[in-house]
Amino acid sequence: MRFRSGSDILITCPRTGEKMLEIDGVSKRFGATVALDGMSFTVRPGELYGFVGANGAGKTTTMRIALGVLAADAGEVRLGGRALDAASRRRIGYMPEERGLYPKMAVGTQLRYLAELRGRSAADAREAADRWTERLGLAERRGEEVQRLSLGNQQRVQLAAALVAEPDVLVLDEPFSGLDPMAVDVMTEVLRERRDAGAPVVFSSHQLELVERLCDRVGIVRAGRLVAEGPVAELRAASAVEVVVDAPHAPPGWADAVPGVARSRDADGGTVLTLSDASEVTLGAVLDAARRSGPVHEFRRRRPSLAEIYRDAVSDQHAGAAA
Ligand SMILES: Nc1ncnc2c1ncn2[C@@H]1O[C@H](COP(=O)(O)OP(=O)(O)OP(=O)(O)O)[C@@H](O)[C@H]1O
Repeated sequence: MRFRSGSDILITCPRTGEKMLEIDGVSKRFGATVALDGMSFTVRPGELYGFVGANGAGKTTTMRIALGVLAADAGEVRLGGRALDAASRRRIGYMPEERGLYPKMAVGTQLRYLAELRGRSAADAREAADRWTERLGLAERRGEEVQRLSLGNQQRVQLAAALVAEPDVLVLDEPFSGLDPMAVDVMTEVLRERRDAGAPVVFSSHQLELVERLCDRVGIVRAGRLVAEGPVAELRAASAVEVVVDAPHAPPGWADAVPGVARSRDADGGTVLTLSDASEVTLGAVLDAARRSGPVHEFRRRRPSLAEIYRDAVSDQHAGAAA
């Protein structure tokens, strides 16, 4: 496999996977709670990977283990084919969910300090802190204590903190939560830029429309393991075809007896039918049934959105499903 880097040089990704971030069979318990149960996925160089799942599904635990903040009970995290160690972990830019900044330290001082802590020279640290604060709209705030900033601006500082040491990999825990639309745009732009420069970028989010728009691939987590994964377009293509029908006079359950209709629910200003057989015969039979009830204002074939695929994947019927 070959991957394109930002400088237009093609980097070969051998089996060992240069700069590839691999989470391989990671398990973790907290007492009786199984937080991770064989979590496995790979984020390739130049890929934006969306990590989604319900509250408590195991996203933060996975990221903490990748960063060495927590130890796994089993499994391994590798970067570029090698088990992560203290040195390679310093090459990961991490944005923790709990936002670990020093509240009383000034923004500029803090960013320089964090960059130096990760091995940058004083001059490099100053240059990077100035550049990222400028880029993230924080130049006026360099001298202010972090605790005096709004939450959204603290979050921008947290992103700057993940970036100042020019990391090879970005691991961001809910970077978009609580951001205003302008800040979402800046965050989006920066993540795309790092991806285009060849970095593996993984972030967790509950904002599924944003994940659908932004990510090259998505992993859906349920109870500590991956239950679905792939490019959103492929996940959608693999899902059952749906038909949205707006037939205002149709009685409840009007399509239930049509062969090829698996499920029906009210949504989108009409009835959404999930088809087990999306042939022209089924579509024709559905349209005929709708017409028999009166006027048909809309009849549209569609694939489910990521949000719908997600709901399906994390619902109880998939309990225990393997990735
Ligand atoms: N330090 C801890 N001690 C005990 N249990 C924990 C600890 N950290 C996480 N857990 C448990 O592990 C499970 C996974 O939690 P985790 O924070 O990884 O989920 P998450 O997917 O990040 O959730 P959210 O979307 O709410 O941030 C949960 O059941 C949680 O209660």
